Amino acid sequence: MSKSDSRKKLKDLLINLHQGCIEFDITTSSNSLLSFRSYYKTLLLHLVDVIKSPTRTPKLRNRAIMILLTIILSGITLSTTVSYTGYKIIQVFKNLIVNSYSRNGRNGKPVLRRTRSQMMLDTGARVMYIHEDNNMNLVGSNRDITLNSKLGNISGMARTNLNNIKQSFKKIFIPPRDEDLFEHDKFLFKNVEMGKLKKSQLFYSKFLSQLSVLSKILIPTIVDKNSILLFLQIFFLILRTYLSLLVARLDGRIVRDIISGRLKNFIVDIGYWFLIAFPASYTNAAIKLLQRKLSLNFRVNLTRYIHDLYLDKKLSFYKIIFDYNANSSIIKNIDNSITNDIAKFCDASTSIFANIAKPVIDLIFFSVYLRDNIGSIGVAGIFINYFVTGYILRAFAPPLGRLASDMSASDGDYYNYHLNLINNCEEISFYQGTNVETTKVKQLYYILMDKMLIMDKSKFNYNMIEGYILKYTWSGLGYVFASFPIIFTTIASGINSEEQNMKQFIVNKRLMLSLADAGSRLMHSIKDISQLTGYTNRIFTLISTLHRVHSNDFAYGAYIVGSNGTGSMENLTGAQSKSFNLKADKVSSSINSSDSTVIRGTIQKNFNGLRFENIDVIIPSTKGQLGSKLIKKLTFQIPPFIAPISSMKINSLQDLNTSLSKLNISNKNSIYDMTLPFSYGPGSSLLILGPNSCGKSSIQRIIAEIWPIYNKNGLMSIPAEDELMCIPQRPYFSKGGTFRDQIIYPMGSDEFFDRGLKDKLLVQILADVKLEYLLKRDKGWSYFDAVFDWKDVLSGGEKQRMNFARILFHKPRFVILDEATNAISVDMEDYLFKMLKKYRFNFISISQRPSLVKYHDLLLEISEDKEGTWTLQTLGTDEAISSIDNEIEELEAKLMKVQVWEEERRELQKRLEVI
Ligand SMILES: Nc1ncnc2c1ncn2[C@@H]1O[C@H](COP(=O)(O)OP(=O)(O)OP(=O)(O)O)[C@@H](O)[C@H]1O
Repeated sequence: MSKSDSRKKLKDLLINLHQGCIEFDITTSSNSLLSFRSYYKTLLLHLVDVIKSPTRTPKLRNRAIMILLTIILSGITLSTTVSYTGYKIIQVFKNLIVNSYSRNGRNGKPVLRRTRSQMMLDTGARVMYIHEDNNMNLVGSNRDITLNSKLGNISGMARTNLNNIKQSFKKIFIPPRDEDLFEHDKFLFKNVEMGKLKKSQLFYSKFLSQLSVLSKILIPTIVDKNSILLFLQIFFLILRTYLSLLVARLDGRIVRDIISGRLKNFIVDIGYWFLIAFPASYTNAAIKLLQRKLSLNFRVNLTRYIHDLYLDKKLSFYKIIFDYNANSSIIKNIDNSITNDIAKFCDASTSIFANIAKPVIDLIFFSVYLRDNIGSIGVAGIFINYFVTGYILRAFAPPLGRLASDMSASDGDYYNYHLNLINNCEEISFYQGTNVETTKVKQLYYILMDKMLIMDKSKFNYNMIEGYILKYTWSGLGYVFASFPIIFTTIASGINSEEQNMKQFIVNKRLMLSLADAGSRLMHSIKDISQLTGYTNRIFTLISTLHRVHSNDFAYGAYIVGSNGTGSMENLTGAQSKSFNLKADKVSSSINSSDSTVIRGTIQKNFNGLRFENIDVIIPSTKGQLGSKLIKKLTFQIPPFIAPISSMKINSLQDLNTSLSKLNISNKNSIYDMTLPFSYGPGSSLLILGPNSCGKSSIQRIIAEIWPIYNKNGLMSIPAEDELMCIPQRPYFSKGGTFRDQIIYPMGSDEFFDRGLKDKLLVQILADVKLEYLLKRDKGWSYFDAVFDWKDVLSGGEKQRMNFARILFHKPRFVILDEATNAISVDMEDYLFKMLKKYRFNFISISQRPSLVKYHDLLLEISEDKEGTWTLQTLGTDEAISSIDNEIEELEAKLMKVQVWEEERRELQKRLEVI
């Protein structure tokens, strides 16, 4: 066959196909084919014309509708794919350019540039910049740091680089906290927890009530982007079902074309098949993407909500240990709950939506379509079959919710123990505690494995029954139902049209199978719902506990308070206290009704000093005010005489100049002159002495407001927040932070640079606390940017001197030091305390070493009798001198006995020699 012959044949085939299929003439007046451009335009116009025209046959109109829909859907698919690919290509080029700029340093290493990673807006909202390029991995790291606030310091070229870098950062807007919303939600959670919404026993479901409260966090408003995603998902689910319907019909037609040997129809139908594959595959991918995106959005919403409750000034992350739920696995492993449980809950809730919504949509569509083919009785039969199956499967469904919750708890225990091992590796190594730790880790691991196995075993029977019914029984019944209409029609009419029967059977069979698939997915989701119940309960308990702890009325887990408000309480018997956690739900009403009466002390803030008045130091417990009283009616004050003027604190050059000019002192030299006093005033000091566990650190806990004041007449007056600094007994070093971050803690590096502070200041502070040698270890000042596990790198004494560096950096007017120098040599201790005095800090030292008396003006001694009594004296007064005299006398008396003891020792040694 010549080339022109085959071309002519192809042309004829195309003309006939269009003519036969939709009566569309693709030739021009000169008998040549339409150009590619005008083909589409004329085809679309012709299709619209055919659809609109009432004179055409319904078959032709249906065909036109199908072709038009397929063209539109393919168009959408193609354009989205093209634009997405284009966007990705642009992104790749952009990243290449940025990387080439940012890697122009020596040896191709990224140039270090100090920048700002976040800022706070006036509204309380926060804008964060997260690096999008994985290679540079800047997220949350201060090492290679972020956008500079001081653009002025950077040369032209560097600025261009910075702008380029800026472009590769993703800007994230975090809305401000909504306190009213929290207040409102607090009651919602409380009501569900106490079952107040339980109006009718029949229709009440704990799971649904919990889910409905949580859904307000997941989708706050109807116009939220998550609800748009949800609607989009529903749209694509409907589209997928519609496309499946088209595919089923096409399938039947193709089989008929093959059997009856209609080549032309076969080619047309195969053409449709390939065309329809575009939107069908796009729809499937879109549903998956939307589901994932929705899950991530839910996770963001939940995590932000929990962070706002957990990490704020109310210190819920500390106080939560006192809540009566604190022993439940959810709170005990709160890190696991916040990270893993939330992710599992979000995945489970979005997949359950897709798993339920899709089969439901399928069921509706297919049954409407099938009703025409197999009649109402057939469809009713199918649904009766579903209900019976659902009932049987529910009866055999294992308690997956509880099992999933148990497994998650064991997972958390195992993970946490490993974390504990890493955090205390040095201590464990010293003790040679590997054996104990290995046993414990193995034990936790086997518990976890056991829980996983129980879960899988419990699914075994269920999976077997499920497989038998859903896979085999249903498809068998499907054949029966699909064949009914054909058999009956053939018997009734006596005509056996094989082609038509084949087409109808194929369509019915495919739809029946899809229906069976939809139904089985619906049945499978019984299992998923059961698992989701477990995760929902865990997340709900976590948030409602956080609400309770975050509340102003938080009673530190106090159990029962007398109705007269005096705080009397029936003693808990052993059995009662053991079952306390189990009964937590039941007793919550009595606690909540009297929350406000448990903690009745008063705190006065912004006081120009620090004052305790009649404060009982009580360990927070379920017994509330009747808990162990460590110190009774504690009263003291520093400075002893409080001036009415407001405090003055120096934070910057401007502050210092203003302060100095007020005092007529000129400061021409420098802000970094550390010899100048930070605070103006006498600089008073108090030493708290006492035996172990008498409650010394607890005084600091009350000052830091992490322990409550229970007694009604207790009054604490404290300075403004930024004028007070508490140094804990165990020094803390932030994880993954630079050396600079450790000195300036609790200030962040962003704020440090925002305020225009320089590393030069830190060098001077390090010199002041005699730690400047650390800088010489690495490459000088670059040590400020070094990231180590500082808790392990620094020695005990260095850690304590870092605490003094923090004090010098923040310059608070009042400092509370808890055993802050017990790892420091005596001469260094002397130096540091003299430094505190020189800079006129007001400080309270908690210690067991009477030798510190010489650095303090006041002495608070807690008695050894465990009765909680104390004495307060001014050092330097006759009383104090006589008390020191008494101590000297006691020591001299002991020295007198030395001769006797030495004699005894000699005697013992002699005896040993004889043996
Ligand atoms: N969270 C807590 N829950 C229960 N009891 C606590 C808690 N914190 C402290 N205690 C108890 O309170 C008592 C006083 O503790 P505190 O830390 O105030 O002692 P301290 O006087 O500072 O002792 P030391 O000199 O040994 O540090 C101790 O018996 C301790 O066990």
